[in-house]
Amino acid sequence: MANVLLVEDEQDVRQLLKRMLSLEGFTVFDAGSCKAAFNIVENENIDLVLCDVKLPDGSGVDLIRQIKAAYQYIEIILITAYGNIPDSVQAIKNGAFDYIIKANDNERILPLLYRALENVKLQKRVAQLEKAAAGRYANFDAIIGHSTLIEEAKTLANLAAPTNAPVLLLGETGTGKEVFAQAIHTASKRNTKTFLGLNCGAFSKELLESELFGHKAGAFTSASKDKKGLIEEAHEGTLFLDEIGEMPPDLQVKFLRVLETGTFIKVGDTKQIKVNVRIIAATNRNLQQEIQEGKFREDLFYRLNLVTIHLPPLRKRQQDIPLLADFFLKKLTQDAYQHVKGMTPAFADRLQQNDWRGNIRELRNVIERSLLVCSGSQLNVDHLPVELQYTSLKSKSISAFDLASVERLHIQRVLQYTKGNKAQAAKLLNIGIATLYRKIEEYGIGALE
Ligand SMILES: Nc1ncnc2c1ncn2[C@@H]1O[C@H](COP(=O)(O)OP(=O)(O)OP(=O)(O)O)[C@@H](O)[C@H]1O
Repeated sequence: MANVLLVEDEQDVRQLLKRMLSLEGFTVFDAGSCKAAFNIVENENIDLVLCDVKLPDGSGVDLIRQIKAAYQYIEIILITAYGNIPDSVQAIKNGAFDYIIKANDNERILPLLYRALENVKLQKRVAQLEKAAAGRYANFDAIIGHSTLIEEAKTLANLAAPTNAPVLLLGETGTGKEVFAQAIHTASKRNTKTFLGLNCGAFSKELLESELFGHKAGAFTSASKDKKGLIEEAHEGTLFLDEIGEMPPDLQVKFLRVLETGTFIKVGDTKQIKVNVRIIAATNRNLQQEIQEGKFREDLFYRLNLVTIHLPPLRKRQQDIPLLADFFLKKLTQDAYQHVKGMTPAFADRLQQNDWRGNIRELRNVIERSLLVCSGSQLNVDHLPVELQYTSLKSKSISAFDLASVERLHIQRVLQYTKGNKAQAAKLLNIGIATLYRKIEEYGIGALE
């Protein structure tokens, strides 16, 4: 339901309107001054503002201009006093949707509000289409990497893109599943239509059902109006369902029907709706195992995995790490950190040695964190988060129980503590500096630059 902001300094008028709008099912915010109103607009996702003219700290007519300049999709309706023509005219010039006359136009308020909200929705839809048409979604050229595994994934995704077949993207978190989904949409004939994404793991069962399929008014207590679900919103476009493995089993049945017949029924409705939507699903779970455990339906799996694309974890495409690091460095230094021009080979080398459980997302974060502490023109090992400054024990396949590995780990920790200062580390370890050097070499402990 829409978020409406009420700007009115007269308490009783404000309470009356607030009650009326709340009963309609809107989420109502209220403010008694221009300043408080603008603050709410900045912090909440407001769709519509109902605004009085005379406010203690300024004029509602000016507030309209201020809001419209910053948030073009918000519609504003001015509440004026009877006979206040100049303010009404100026309000429209400032971008108001319309005006109503206080106390005289009560029966006009709701129809006007619904019209304005329809406008908000339309404008947002147009913006979304323009965004799609302008190619703002990722495309295959934007997918960085030349390793065999990523090239294979790109080739398969490119082949699947122009078809209407569902695609299943499998990969760990941060491997680029959403980027691939967007690129497939961009390379398909649907690219001027909507691309919508939903994370199935982010909702309770009831909410997910209503998000996906929509509901009829009265379907449950808070359903005061009919609502379209994303499946319907994405008609003729692409719907990307992330974390599909998290979809509860009874929704899986309902969703399977969409894939099989292109039809579904809204929550609380009996009427069947037909849609033409391309489904791209993704998961980091092992769906075959989930099937064996009875958590994922086998029939849905076979419908979804017509085209299955495996997105490799970053540690399996080490050669792409410097490319990606360079890409993020260039991107992040466009607007900030402009003094940083590159990275040292040792920095790139250390990135390649990490195992990147968070994959590309983690790599990007590490580059950003390193930029934050870099005052020179090159990123070097010192700028890395401390846990990345030393080569990990994991990569050297030494048992965690043998004495040598315990000693190695201890030396690493002390060096981290002294920020690479070897003289200080030797002192703390109670050994000579020459011994420390020997052990660093023996254990292959990466030194700070
Ligand atoms: N090949 C790539 N080239 C450039 N940037 C990429 C690439 N793949 C992913 N990214 C970037 O990495 C980040 C993570 O990608 P994305 O959100 O697509 O991963 P995901 O697999 O969907 O993650 P999750 O499973 O956690 O939702 C994003 O910032 C994305 O822009």
